Amino acid sequence: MSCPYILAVYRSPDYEELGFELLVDRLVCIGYPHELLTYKYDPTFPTRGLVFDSLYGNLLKVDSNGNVLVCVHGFRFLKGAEVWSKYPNKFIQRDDTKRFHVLNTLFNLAETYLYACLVDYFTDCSRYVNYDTGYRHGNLFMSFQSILQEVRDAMDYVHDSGCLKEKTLANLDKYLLKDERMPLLLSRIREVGKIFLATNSDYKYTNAIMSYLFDDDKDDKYKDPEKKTWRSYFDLIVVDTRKPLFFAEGTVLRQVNTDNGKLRIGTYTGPHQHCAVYSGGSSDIVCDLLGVKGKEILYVGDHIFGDILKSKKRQGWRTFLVVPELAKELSIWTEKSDLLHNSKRADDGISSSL
Ligand SMILES: Nc1nc2c(ncn2[C@H]2C[C@H](O)[C@@H](COP(=O)(O)O)O2)c(=O)[nH]1
Ligand SMILES: [Mg+2]
Repeated sequence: MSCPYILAVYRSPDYEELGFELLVDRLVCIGYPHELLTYKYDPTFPTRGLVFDSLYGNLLKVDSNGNVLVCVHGFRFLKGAEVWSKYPNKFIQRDDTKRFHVLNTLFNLAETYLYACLVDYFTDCSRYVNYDTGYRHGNLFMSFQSILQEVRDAMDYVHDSGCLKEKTLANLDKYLLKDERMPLLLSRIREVGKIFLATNSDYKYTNAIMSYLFDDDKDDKYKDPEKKTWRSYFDLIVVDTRKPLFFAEGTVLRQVNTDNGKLRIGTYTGPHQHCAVYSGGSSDIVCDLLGVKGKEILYVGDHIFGDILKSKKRQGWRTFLVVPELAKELSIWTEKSDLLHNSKRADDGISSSL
């Protein structure tokens, strides 16, 4: 089981708004224009799974075969002919990962919106000359590829420096959804199997988040009668997993000293200890420590590449992709079914009259 957005559900749009503000702050800090600070996160614009084309600076909505469904430059939606001129046959080679950056996770929503803001800003700003592949300012050229690289670095900075974590932990009620039924759910699963947690987060952050989620509430009717630490709900806990590397060669397995959060030196070689926390390792080590393999494992994750494809392809695990947005999509399909039906009928009518 992966941690964020599975056990720890971040409150939207507050969490993305915070991520967006920190990203913009970081870009301004490394020299981007201060005017970018005027952009405010708009949760209605980004959706998970969009693709940023680092050649032309467009955000694309693409189907699983690579057909371009929607193309937007900044906040300007491109019309059919324009799309064709940039993407012959309205098609892209999705596996050209150097050019096409897929924004796979819910953490990427703020980043997605930021690409649109940057393109919007530089396209309209009179100080910059527009080119197909970027912007010129005097003798400086800023390609969309370099914008992608700098935003990616800023994303890593926001996560790795601890600034996003610090602000999240300072206001957990604002940024995290707490479902009081979680301890009971995990207890029930453990009656019939083993549960492990594998997260890219570090121990300090994981411990703070999980302690909050499993904390006792006085009137909590779902709480297990015995007061237990969150760690006792899991058979194995691994932090700092560095997925997707975790599903390949992985890294050295170390033990975490849960008293102070520090890593014990040396590679852990002993048997699995209940309630112990490990750092690094690999999916092979998880199988060895738990004495399970392949299809015996159901892995729940929210990242189609880092969680699902890798664990299925490298280990043959069964997988469970969590897509919380689907609930909203399904309710729109139900509520607007008449509208969608009429629109399809009109489309069919146009096609048959051509
Ligand atoms: N350096 C980066 N860290 C990232 C990025 N996106 C998410 N994260 C971090 C945030 C959480 O601490 C952790 C989630 O890991 P799970 O394995 O529990 O899903 O990963 C990023 O782009 N850069
Ligand atoms: Mg995850």
